[in-house]
Amino acid sequence: MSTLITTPPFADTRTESVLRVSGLRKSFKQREVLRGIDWEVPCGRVIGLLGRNGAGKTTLLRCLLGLSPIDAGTVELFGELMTEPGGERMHRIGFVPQTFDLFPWMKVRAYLDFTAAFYARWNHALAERLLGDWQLDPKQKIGELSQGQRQKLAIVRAIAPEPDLLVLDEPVASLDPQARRAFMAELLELMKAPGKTVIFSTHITADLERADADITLLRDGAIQFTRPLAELREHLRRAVLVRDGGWSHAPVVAGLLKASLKGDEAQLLVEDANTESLQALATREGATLRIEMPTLEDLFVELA
Ligand SMILES: Nc1ncnc2c1ncn2[C@@H]1O[C@H](COP(=O)(O)OP(=O)(O)OP(=O)(O)O)[C@@H](O)[C@H]1O
Repeated sequence: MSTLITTPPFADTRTESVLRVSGLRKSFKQREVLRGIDWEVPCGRVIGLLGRNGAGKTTLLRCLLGLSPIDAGTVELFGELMTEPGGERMHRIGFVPQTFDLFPWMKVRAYLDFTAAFYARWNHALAERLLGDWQLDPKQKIGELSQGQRQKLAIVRAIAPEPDLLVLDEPVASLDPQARRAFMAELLELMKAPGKTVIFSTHITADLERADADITLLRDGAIQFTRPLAELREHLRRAVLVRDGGWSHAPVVAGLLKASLKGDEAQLLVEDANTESLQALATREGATLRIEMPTLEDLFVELA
């Protein structure tokens, strides 16, 4: 049984890469979290980074941005190695960390003005509009903001420089549903400008569906695949075989990625399912066949 979906080469129109990672390794003490990451992110896409708790998403994002030292491998951003001095490159990157605990004594607007001074580009009108839309009081101290309000501020700070690459580590974890939708709408608006790329880690698969993201799965310290959501939808099916008496072992069919046995049902996640072979398998096994289209959440549960 295949446990890994191979990454197809991207089409010619998408070969320009924002990010190229090769053989990236990272350990904490004796524990190797990233075990040779090879990853290429094409320009102009929204990438959803998925992986279970502790899979290493935060670690990977921090390593990519030079916020955490790496043990081996290379990271290239905008065509330049991260080891090269990169003042200008950093102007093109926006980052929303998982938690934002900086400058509790500063007031919201003062913090944004202070941060703006570090960037070559800063869209003051956009920052003001977002403060209003997201009901952030410019005069409130950061230390007095709720977790969700802090996350909103971190997003404003990351978006205002109109970065070419926006990296967000679980940006919506503390946001209420309205704020999440508003944030996703801003993200998609930002993406309308040519050449913008977004990488965000999340557990909320519905947001990735809304953004029509490319899905990257991090598991066992490696990138298992990066594929457009539409392509996953087109190629992956769940075949459910049902028979009285259940299953002692999982049936096997071409393209099988994962099988799980639950009572009378054998659930097979299959790539490029051939309906005839599945039907023949069901007949051979004395089972009825149902073919379903898995949701992204189903896929995550099955593959992560
Ligand atoms: N500074 C650190 N020191 C030691 N271990 C660390 C450190 N940072 C992360 N780890 C470990 O590395 C592993 C990956 O953590 P990481 O935060 O990158 O996972 P994640 O995929 O972002 O998880 P989650 O979805 O829960 O946010 C975990 O086992 C974690 O305990």
